[in-house]
Amino acid sequence: MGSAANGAAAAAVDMATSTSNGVATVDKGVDFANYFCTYAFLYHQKEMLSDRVRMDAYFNSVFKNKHHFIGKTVLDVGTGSGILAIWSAQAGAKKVYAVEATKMAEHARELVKANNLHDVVEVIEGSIEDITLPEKVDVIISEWMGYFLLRESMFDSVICARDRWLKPTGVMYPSHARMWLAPIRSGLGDHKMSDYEGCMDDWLGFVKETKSYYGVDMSVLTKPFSEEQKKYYLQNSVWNNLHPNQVVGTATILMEIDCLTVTVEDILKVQASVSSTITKEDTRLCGFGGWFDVHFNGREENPAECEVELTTAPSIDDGTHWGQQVFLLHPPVRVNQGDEVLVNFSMSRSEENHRLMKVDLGYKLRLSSGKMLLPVINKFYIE
Ligand SMILES: C[S@@+](CC[C@H](N)C(=O)[O-])C[C@H]1O[C@@H](n2cnc3c(N)ncnc32)[C@H](O)[C@@H]1O
Repeated sequence: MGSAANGAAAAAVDMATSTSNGVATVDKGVDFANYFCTYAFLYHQKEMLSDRVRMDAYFNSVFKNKHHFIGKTVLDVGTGSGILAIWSAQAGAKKVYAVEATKMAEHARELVKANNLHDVVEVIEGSIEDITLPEKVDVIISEWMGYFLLRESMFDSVICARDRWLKPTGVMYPSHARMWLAPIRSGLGDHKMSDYEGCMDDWLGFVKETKSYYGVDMSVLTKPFSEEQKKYYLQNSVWNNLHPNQVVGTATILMEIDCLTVTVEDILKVQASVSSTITKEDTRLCGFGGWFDVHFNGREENPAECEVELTTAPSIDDGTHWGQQVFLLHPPVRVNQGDEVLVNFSMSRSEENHRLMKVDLGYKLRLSSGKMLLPVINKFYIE
């Protein structure tokens, strides 16, 4: 998933969602206008196709595990440009159903034809939830991951496809996923705070001018304006490609997913209590960095010959378009090697838009001296 899709989803503030049994029922018209629209553009597909880490991982997962594809039927959920369907066919699949909700399906069809694979790959334009296939499949392949894995909630659609169309012996590509969190240092928080303060200074000047030029006292709106701006500058998680040096403590796993068995219910909420040990001498704890990895391991009865990992962890030169999500603390705190950070993490979907997330992140510090500092609780939004 690329950043443009994230912007589009963020704009969808009035997404009509209602909830039944904790699972959101979505107004498809609104969802289509807000979420899918960017995927219909080639520039956006190109962004994903240019992510070498992503491309190499999927390419290797298919071509180093041809035994999963030769003579098999494959379903590509959200085929986009058609790339994963094309690779599946090139690896020897006898039939590939390539399903795409947007008009990108037309480009995918052209691409398939231009690569002489139209006898194998059938591009179907429609939502995976609505379409019908003539048979069950041996493999489901999909690139469904959003920021911090679950943003965009596209995995719901893959689970729906799996439950409807995967044979009992079938294999998921990817097969597993994990979410990670680690304490970090960063200058971003200082910038965000100074942007917020600048914005409030500007507001106070505006209030003064409006009173003196136009005779209306706007000061009653100072508090709501400040809350609005605080949310924007200080509570939104920030996209960043962190350098590994910025990770100042041990990374911990928040959630592990087996793509073959997980349910939508299981991923509605990510809740974990984890502890991380500070590994750097006298540094600032400025926040937490969140990222994910996915694995292509096949399944126990039909394992991958070559297991492949796609990681979005902080890296010196192998950044991905997903980067990491950074949750900044205001103010940062001084920490030392051996201190322990005890984190209570909870992430669920925004009520207004099931594709966006809200996070409660509470932490307390146990210093290496044994002293315990007061807990701090923060709210964040992944928009
Ligand atoms: C992250 S892109 C991946 C595109 C392509 N598979 C690739 O790897 O380059 C996800 C694609 O899935 C499509 N998509 C998302 N949800 C879908 C659904 N429920 N039914 C069909 N297509 C969907 C989007 O329109 C988008 O083109």
